[in-house]
Amino acid sequence: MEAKDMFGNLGSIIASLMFVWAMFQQYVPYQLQHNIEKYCQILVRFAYPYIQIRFDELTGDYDIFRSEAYTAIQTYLSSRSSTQAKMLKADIAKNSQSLALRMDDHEEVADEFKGVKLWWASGKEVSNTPSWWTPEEKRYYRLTCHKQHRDLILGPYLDHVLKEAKAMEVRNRQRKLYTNNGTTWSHVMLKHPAKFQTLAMDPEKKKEIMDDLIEFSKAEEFYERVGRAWKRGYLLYGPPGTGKSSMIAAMANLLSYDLYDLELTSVKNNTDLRKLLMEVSSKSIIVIEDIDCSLDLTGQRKTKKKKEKDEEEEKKDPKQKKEKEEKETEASKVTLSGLLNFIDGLWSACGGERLIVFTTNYMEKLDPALIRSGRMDKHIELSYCRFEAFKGLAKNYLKIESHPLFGRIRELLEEANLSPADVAEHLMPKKASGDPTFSLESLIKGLEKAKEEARLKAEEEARLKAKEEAKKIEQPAKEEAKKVEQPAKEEAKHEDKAVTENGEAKLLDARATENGKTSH
Ligand SMILES: Nc1ncnc2c1ncn2[C@@H]1O[C@H](COP(=O)(O)OP(=O)(O)OP(=O)(O)O)[C@@H](O)[C@H]1O
Ligand SMILES: [Mg+2]
Repeated sequence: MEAKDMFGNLGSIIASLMFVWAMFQQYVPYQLQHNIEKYCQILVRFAYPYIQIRFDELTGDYDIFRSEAYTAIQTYLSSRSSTQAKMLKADIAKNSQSLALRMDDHEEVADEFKGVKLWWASGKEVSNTPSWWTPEEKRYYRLTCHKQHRDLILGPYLDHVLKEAKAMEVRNRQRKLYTNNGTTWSHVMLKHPAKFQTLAMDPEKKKEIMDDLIEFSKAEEFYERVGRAWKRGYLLYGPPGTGKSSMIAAMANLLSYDLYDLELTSVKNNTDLRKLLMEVSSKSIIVIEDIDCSLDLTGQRKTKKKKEKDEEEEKKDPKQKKEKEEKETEASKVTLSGLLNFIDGLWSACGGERLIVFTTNYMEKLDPALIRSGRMDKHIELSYCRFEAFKGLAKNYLKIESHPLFGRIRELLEEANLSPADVAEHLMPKKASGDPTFSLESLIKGLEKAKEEARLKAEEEARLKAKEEAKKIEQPAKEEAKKVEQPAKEEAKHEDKAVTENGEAKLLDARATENGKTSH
C-alpha cells in the first residue's frame, strides 16, 4: 500500500471515530456515558502493568505552599537531568554556591534502584480555576515503575531520594559563619580557604583526626542505636599560632558544616546561653575560643585583658573588689555548670550532628569537669613546628619536597620552638624570582635566633632559680642568728633597766635625806 493511500485510510478511520464519538455524546444519556467511561478506565488500569505517583509543586488547601517533596525531587533529579534530558533549565538556587540544572517541562529521565528501572517525568497543567494567589500553571513530577516493585519503590526508594537530595543540598549550600551579639546570631558567608591538606602537622595525626570527623558525620545510626545524642566534643590546645583556628575552619570545610563562633563574654546569663544554643542548626560546629579566658573556674567570665586589669585594681582597693563581686554575681551568670548542661544536658540532644570545639593556650588552667571524656571526647594538641610539619609547609608554600638546606633545618627544628605561623611567615614569597633558597635561609636565621633567645632565657631562669635557692638557704641562717641575738639583747635591756631603776632609787633616797635635814 502506498503512503498516500495509507494516510487516506487513516483519515477516514479518524473521521468515522469522531462521528461515532459525537453520536455517543449526543444520544447516550449522561449517566450511562459516565459509567461507560468509569468501566473503561478500570479495564485499562487492570491491564496497565505500571503504577504512577504524582508529586505536585504546590500543596496545602489552597495550593499556596511549595512542596518539600517536590523541591527534594528536583534536587535529586538535577544530576540525572544534566546527563539525560535534552531540554534543561539552569538557575542558582537559594543558599547554593553552584548552578542548579533541572529538566524542562515534559522531559523524562530514567533511574535505577537495586536493579529496578523507573522513570521520572516532569509535567505541567493549566489551572481551570485561576486565582490571584496561585499561578496559572501547576507543575508536577510523575514517577512511573512496574507494579511488582511497588513496596521497594514506595519505601526504600523514596527514602533514598529524600536522603540523597538532602546530602546534595548540604554539599552545594553556602556555608555560614555565625557570631553572637548578646542573644542574637548574625552571619556572613563562610569562605575560609583552610583545608586539612594545607594544614602543617604530623601526617598520621592529621589522618586520624580526618577519619574521626568523617566517621562522626556518617554515624547517625550508631548514635541512634547506642542511645547517645549525635554530637562530639573536641578540645584543641597549644601555643599561639599553631593552627587551632585554622583547623576549625578546615573541619567546617571538610564536613560542609556551618560555624557558630560563640562569644561567651557577651552573653548575660545561662538562660541567654541556652536560648542561643537552641537556635544552632544541625550540621554545625559550635566554637568557643580561648575557653580559659571566657569562663573562669568560679563560673564568672572575663576577657583576658579585662581580667588582668581588674586584678590590679582589686589589689589596690579591696572594698571595691567586694562590691564588684556582688554586682557580678547579679548581672553575669554564665556559669561552668550552665555550659556543661549544654554540652551533655538533656536539651543538648535537640538538633544533632553537632561538633563542639573549645580552644585554649593553657590546657592546665581548665577545670577537669569541663574536659572529662563524654564532654570533650577528643583532645588534640597542636604543637610547635617539627620537621614533618615543616615538609608540609615547604611543599605548600615553596612547591619543593627536598633541598640541601633541609638537613640543617631539621636539626634546628628539634632544638628551637617556632610555631607553624612563624615558619610560614619565613616561607612567604619575598623575592620576585621565587627562589626557595632565599626563604629557607631566612627560616634558618629565624630558627637560630629563636634558639639563641631560648638559650638566654634558660640561662636567665637558671640564674633566678639559683638566686631563689640561695635566698632559701640564707633565710634560715639569718633567722637563727636573729634568734641568738634576741635573748642577748633582751638581757642587756634588762640589765640597763635594773641599773636605771637602781640609780633612780638612790636618787630618791638622797632627796628624802635632804628633805629630812631641812625639816629638822
Ligand atoms: N599548622 C599550620 N599549618 C599551616 N598554617 C598554619 C598552621 N598553624 C598556623 N598557621 C598559619 O598561621 C596563621 C595563624 O594560625 P591560627 O590562627 O590558626 O593559630 P591559632 O593556634 O588559632 O593561634 P591562637 O592561639 O593565637 O588563636 C594562620 O593564618 C595560618 O596560615
Ligand atoms: Mg586562634
